[in-house]
Amino acid sequence: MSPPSFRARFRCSDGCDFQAELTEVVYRCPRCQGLLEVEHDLEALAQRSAAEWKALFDGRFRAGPWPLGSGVWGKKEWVYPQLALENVVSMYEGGSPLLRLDRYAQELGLGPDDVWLKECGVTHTGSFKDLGMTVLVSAVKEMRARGVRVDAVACASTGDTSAALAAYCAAAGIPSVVLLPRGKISIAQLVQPIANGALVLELDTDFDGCMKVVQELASAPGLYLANSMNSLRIEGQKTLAVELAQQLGWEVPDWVVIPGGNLGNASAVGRGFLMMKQLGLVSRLPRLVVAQARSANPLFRAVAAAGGKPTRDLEVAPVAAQKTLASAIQIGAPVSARRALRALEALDGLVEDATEQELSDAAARADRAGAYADPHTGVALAVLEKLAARGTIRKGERVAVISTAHGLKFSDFKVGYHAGSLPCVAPRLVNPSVQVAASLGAVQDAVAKRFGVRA
Ligand SMILES: Cc1ncc(COP(=O)(O)O)c(C=O)c1O
Ligand SMILES: N[C@@H](CCOP(=O)(O)O)C(=O)O
Repeated sequence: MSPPSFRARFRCSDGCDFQAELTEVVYRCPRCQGLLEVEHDLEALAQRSAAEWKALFDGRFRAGPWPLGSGVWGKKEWVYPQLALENVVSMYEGGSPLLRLDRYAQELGLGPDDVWLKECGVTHTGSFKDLGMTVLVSAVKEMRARGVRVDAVACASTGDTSAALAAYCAAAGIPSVVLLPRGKISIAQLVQPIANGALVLELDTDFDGCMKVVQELASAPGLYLANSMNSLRIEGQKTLAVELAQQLGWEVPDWVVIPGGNLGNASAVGRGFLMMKQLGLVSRLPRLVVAQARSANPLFRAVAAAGGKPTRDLEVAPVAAQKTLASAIQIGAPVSARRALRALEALDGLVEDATEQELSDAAARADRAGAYADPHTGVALAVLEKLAARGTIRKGERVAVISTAHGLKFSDFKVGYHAGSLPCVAPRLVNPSVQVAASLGAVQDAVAKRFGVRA
């Protein structure tokens, strides 16, 4: 018997029967304007048993021949099966650490095995966006190889999507254009696409304003849209869920807590768990929690107004997103709200928000237990702390918190916290450095003052 051939295509995710090839330049259903999703041939995929899929994925994980050692491309059959291997643009993404935060869990009254931090920021450009961007830029390379016109790839960004787009395009030799809200992203994020040779455009607006312009820009031929409203991105980010289960020995956590902005990632994680369940790799689903910054919380507001239960038919009214330390999720009109609501409904989800004070202290608390949390991960941690304090998340339940970016991209946040200079934050866990004279005695005094022992 010949091996099963796997294929995927675009399909309207809002229920009409529109379909398209993955090499077509299309982002929305032309009939109903709903976003598309990548539809896999599950019947063909099911011809391999769950045990065979697990063995294949485990065999490739961080070890397979290039590019199959990548956390994304090791699962190629579930991502973009028919893509030619020579068109894969990989930076060995995925395979990010899963930390067990024992001391942090204890502080929350949870058990030592209960809180795990999936460090998606420990990757080439420092955020989870690499997982999706490798797929999108590889798809563009394939399109160009087949003669489809793509002159450049463009995105609107709060700093992480732009960094990933610029790096992957630079690796592939494809021009990139990034639209950034001027003055609203960290210096580290701003310099990333500059260094990688993208055309960096700083617009005098917020992310939602940039998103509007880039959609108009990409409606003309030649410029391909790289934001997560393009469902190719979701296919790569979906592997986060598969990798998480894989790292837990193909077990599913009880809860997954994830920061939400444009809401592509929550949708992707939901998709990953559902696909694993459909193909029998796991026997149950985790509960999904989307965590938003209170300053930019349109999903939280919509769900709270509906009594707290997210359902797919809820309308998420856009808000004017206010300034937040979690600058990458300062988003008021999330493009993937409908997709995220579908994932939340399927995974018995919850939506919570966190203030600037809460997100800052939660990040600092996790840091004291060995993490180095960026402010967005701080939002997810703060929400975990609330749910644990309320008894919604209980001791003995395993929680995976998705850390979405590297803390080093947000040094101003860390410095400001420990200097006590962050707006609207009275830090509870400051640890300022101590300036001492360059003498043994002065150093011994400082050690004795802190630890009560004299060296
Ligand atoms: C660091 C970071 N965390 C979380 C998010 C939220 O992801 P999403 O927009 O997919 O909801 C983003 C981007 O929005 C981000 O850059
Ligand atoms: N945080 C994101 C904003 C949205 O990006 P998306 O393309 O993932 O929807 C960023 O870094 O730009």
